[in-house]
Amino acid sequence: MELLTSVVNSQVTLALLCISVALYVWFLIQKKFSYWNKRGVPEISILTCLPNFIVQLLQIKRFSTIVSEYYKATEGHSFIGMYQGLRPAIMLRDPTMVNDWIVKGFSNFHDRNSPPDEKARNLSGNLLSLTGERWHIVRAKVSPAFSSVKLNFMYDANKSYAVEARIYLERLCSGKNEAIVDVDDFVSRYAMDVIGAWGLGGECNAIKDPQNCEIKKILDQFMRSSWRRSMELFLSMVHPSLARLFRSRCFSNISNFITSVTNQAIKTRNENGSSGKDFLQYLINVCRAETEGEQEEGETMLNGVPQPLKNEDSVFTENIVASTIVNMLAAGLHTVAATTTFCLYELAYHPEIQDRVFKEIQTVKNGSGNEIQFADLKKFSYLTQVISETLRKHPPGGLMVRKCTETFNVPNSSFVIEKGVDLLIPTIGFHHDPKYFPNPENFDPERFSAENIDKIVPGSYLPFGEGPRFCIANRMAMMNVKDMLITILSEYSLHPCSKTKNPLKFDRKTFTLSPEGEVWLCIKRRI
Ligand code: HEM
Repeated sequence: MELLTSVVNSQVTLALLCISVALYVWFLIQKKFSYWNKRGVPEISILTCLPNFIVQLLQIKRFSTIVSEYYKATEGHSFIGMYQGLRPAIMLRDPTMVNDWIVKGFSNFHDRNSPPDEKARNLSGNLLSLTGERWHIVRAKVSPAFSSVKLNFMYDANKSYAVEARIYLERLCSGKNEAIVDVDDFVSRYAMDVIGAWGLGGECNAIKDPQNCEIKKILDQFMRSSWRRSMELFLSMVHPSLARLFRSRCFSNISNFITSVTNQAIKTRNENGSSGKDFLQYLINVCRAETEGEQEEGETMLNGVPQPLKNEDSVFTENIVASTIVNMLAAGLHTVAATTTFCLYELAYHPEIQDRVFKEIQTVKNGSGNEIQFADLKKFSYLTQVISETLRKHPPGGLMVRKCTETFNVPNSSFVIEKGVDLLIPTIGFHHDPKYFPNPENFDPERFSAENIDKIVPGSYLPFGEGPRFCIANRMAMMNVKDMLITILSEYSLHPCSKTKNPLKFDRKTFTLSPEGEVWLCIKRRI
């Protein structure tokens, strides 16, 4: 009897213990995830956010798709609280407020939400990730590399890759004047040659010899999600320093490869005394200027050649140079390639728009002695509309992120956004909202015609971001997309074929919006 009582007692004790633990955990969850409720901010509950976070970690959905779903479900609110993992985040739903928050309020939302790494290790020292004063200095030093003079140089250098691209397509079409092409593969190789020559100052041979183009393979890997990235994302929510350590261990192979490629390129330049006008040379010159400044204070040179600074307190360290190059290559390759691919895909399904683009190319060519120069690019007003509409329908950067770096008083309200809260701006949500872009699934370049462009609600069209952290290379990106489209469309027309996927599917694992798998189109030579 005594034994029975003791068993019952211990079971009751265990049950009470379990209930107490469960109640305590529930209390903690309530406390942690009533952040927005307590502040009177409408919210997407943790019961929705948590499963979506798991879906994101498991790479079942893109984060921009999840944010776009939140956007659609919260119509009528100017902003909405939510939880990104364990952290409170706020999504701005009213595009007319974008200017107040991230342009006028730049000091309040200065950084992106990558965990700050003061020492800028393992390729984190790039413009996308840098925070605070370091970002200001690097941005100011790198910006002149995108001046019109520099772009003109790049445009001229691109001509040889246009020749490569034409030869490649000609070979594919030989004998029958048409071919079925995976345009995504072709365009990304073309973009790799263009951006690689600019960033590393050498031939990447991605069109000619894709199997041996290691840098493209590495960049593709760098821009893809994986279980390691998911782990890093998870750790960044629970323990940012652990996330940094994990990142530096896991990505050391990519980091080492990129650093050795960039260092080799810099060494070759220094040894050969080359004075190219590409981005690599530009960065070498910036380093040199810094090193010479340091030398006055007693720094040494190696074999008479100024070395990138090694002191972590200086700005243009070797790491920053390698990080800047990889950042530019990665940001430039996938966005430019995807935009060009999306555009070709849309044109294949809109032959009337494609014809108008072709006529514009012919008109500009006729007026420029058959060779289009950099200065002629501004004459392509219709092509610009077509690219703008492509970026509206398929924005490679589907959302913008910022971190609240200084408490922000929401204008005309009593709400306050506290330091540390993540801010999400749902670019793809705005671009597909019929309130701002009627019939958003229609591909209609007329939205960007001279008559209509002023009707676009400010803040609702953000393909290159907004505020001081907007895309540093937006003009260069537009130039390269135009140039690649002109090269292809002046000699070929594009058509859907039996292998073309319709509708287009998007890759769930790439950081920027990219098509999933191959994008097969039929190209026909224009006689
Ligand atoms: C069609 C092509 C491109 C698109 C749609 C695009 C879009 C974007 C977007 C949305 C952002 C974030 C802006 C923000 O947060 O406000 C960004 C930032 C950036 N992009 Fe691009 N981009 C493109 C091409 C390029 C190219 C070609 C490069 C370099 C060669 C580049 C380099 C960068 C860098 C360095 C940043 C970070 C800027 C900073 O924080 O200071 N992008 N881009």
